[in-house]
Amino acid sequence: MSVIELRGIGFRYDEHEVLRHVDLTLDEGELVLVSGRTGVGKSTLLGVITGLVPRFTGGVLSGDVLLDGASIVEQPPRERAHLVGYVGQDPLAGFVADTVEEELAYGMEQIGTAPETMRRRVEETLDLLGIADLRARDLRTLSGGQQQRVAIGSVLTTHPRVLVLDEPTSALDPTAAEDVLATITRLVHDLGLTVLLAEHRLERVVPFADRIALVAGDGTVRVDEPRAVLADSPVAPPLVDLGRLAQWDPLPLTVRDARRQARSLPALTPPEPVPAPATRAVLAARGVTVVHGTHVAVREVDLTLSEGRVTVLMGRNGSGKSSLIWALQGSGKRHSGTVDVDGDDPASLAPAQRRTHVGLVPQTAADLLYLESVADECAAADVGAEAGPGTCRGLLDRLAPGIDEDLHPRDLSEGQRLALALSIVLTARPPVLLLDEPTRGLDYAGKAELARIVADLAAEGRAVLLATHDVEFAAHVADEVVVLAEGEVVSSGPPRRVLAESPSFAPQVTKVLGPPWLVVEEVAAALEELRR
Ligand SMILES: Nc1ncnc2c1ncn2[C@@H]1O[C@H](COP(=O)(O)OP(=O)(O)OP(=O)(O)O)[C@@H](O)[C@H]1O
Ligand SMILES: Nc1ncnc2c1ncn2[C@@H]1O[C@H](COP(=O)(O)OP(=O)(O)OP(=O)(O)O)[C@@H](O)[C@H]1O
Repeated sequence: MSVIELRGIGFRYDEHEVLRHVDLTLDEGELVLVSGRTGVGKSTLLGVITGLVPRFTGGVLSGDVLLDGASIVEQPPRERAHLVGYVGQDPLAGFVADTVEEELAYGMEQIGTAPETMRRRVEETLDLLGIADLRARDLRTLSGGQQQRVAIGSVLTTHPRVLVLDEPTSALDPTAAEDVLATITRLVHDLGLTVLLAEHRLERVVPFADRIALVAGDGTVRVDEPRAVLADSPVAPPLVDLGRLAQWDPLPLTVRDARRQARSLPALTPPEPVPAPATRAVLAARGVTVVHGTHVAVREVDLTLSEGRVTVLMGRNGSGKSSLIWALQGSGKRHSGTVDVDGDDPASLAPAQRRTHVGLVPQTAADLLYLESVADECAAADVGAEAGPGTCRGLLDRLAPGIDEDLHPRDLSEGQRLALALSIVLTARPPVLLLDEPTRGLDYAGKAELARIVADLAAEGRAVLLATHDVEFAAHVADEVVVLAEGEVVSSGPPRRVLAESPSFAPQVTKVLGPPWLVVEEVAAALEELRR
């Protein structure tokens, strides 16, 4: 039975057509994954269902949206909210209460749920999402991943018919992502919940999807079984790339499928680990401890970042990655310990000077953007960094090509905004670059480009530290991986060892072929060698 039906949906901003002739039917109890390149209109498609588009975005919508057979296209988002639950890309922006418990109860209060029911559902949800110990916490003090879990919990409590999620796992660590998706899938199967979910990390979501809605560059949407769409989709997870490369039929969608098919591969020569040359240390941190209130977020961390090296910082949600990054940059709290960048402590420098020592791209990229247009931001970055005109724009065009320079940064898609923030920070060419979860909102091509930019920066002698939950990205860029747990370094070393030895951090190719394999490109090279 169809729950949501989109009929002939079109949407445009002036001359920019985002969606065109979209027909889409969502059945009861199915999970549909919305995929497509950065900025093609995935969030817009979700917004048409929640009603946020066009009400809060402007632009012109045509066509009809039906919920259980009745048109809701004229209905304001607030009136559909109890039936169509929505979690956006920036959970903090959607919060209305102060504490976790209040936030979980808020939606139910709005629809007049009985107090006993409310209490029961709050407890259930705290457990379901593993956030019971955070119940009394102020929402603003939660880590990015903790906020994302609360946001998902707060829409589940109202028991909506339809759940619309925009990149719900982008801030979650690999295990949390798996848990949250498994929880949602259970509701889909057991309660007939209908889920529409946009996500760039297909490796996380494809195994849970009943169908994929692929938004193409021309604004049309193709909906089909995952295997059919992935066979020639411009975005595909590493498993599918591996399957395409080895010409496996049917394409593997799970690690288990792929392992079975991998038995047919010829014997391949595994990649040779290249020992890293020792280089000069640019940033040295010793005994760094960060305390928030009574919570010790980072404990006695020693870390050295060297010229030409890319260090990837990983660890569960709340393990202290952001706290450490801000302490290294100098504007974050530091309870004790020392940080030295080429003889200076960044914490004692003025902000303008600090930027030329340490560049930081924060988890919420929008925090760096304050001007009226993309062109203004880029021009200011060039001037501020005494870089040639067009430097920032050049970097932006590599990461996310073709953005209209007159657009307000607020109107960029999430991935486009991140690309802009990165370009601004990179323009100042600091010797140390800190990136907090830099792949949110980027598609595979965007990530590959980011990986090339990071490699170029390292080749120029910069030291790069990036925190990420994206194991596939880490496998591509890391010279070294450092894992934090409860604020302490618990493991560090080359990615081939650290990623491969951990069940939660192993990339898909490692799971299929075993160590030392990390990425599809290595398999491609080995197959190529056999053919020669
Ligand atoms: N006010 C506006 N005027 C013109 N174009 C706009 C405006 N607001 C958004 N856009 C453009 O509409 C397109 C669709 O944006 P949307 O957020 O739906 O993309 P997305 O596929 O969700 O991207 P991402 O993967 O980065 O989240 C983008 O190219 C964006 O730049
Ligand atoms: N003001 C605060 N008061 C109390 N605890 C805080 C405060 N700020 C942060 N914390 C806690 O410190 C811990 C570390 O947070 P941090 O943001 O550094 O983690 P993270 O590893 O970056 O997490 P994520 O992967 O989810 O982004 C978390 O448990 C967080 O809840």
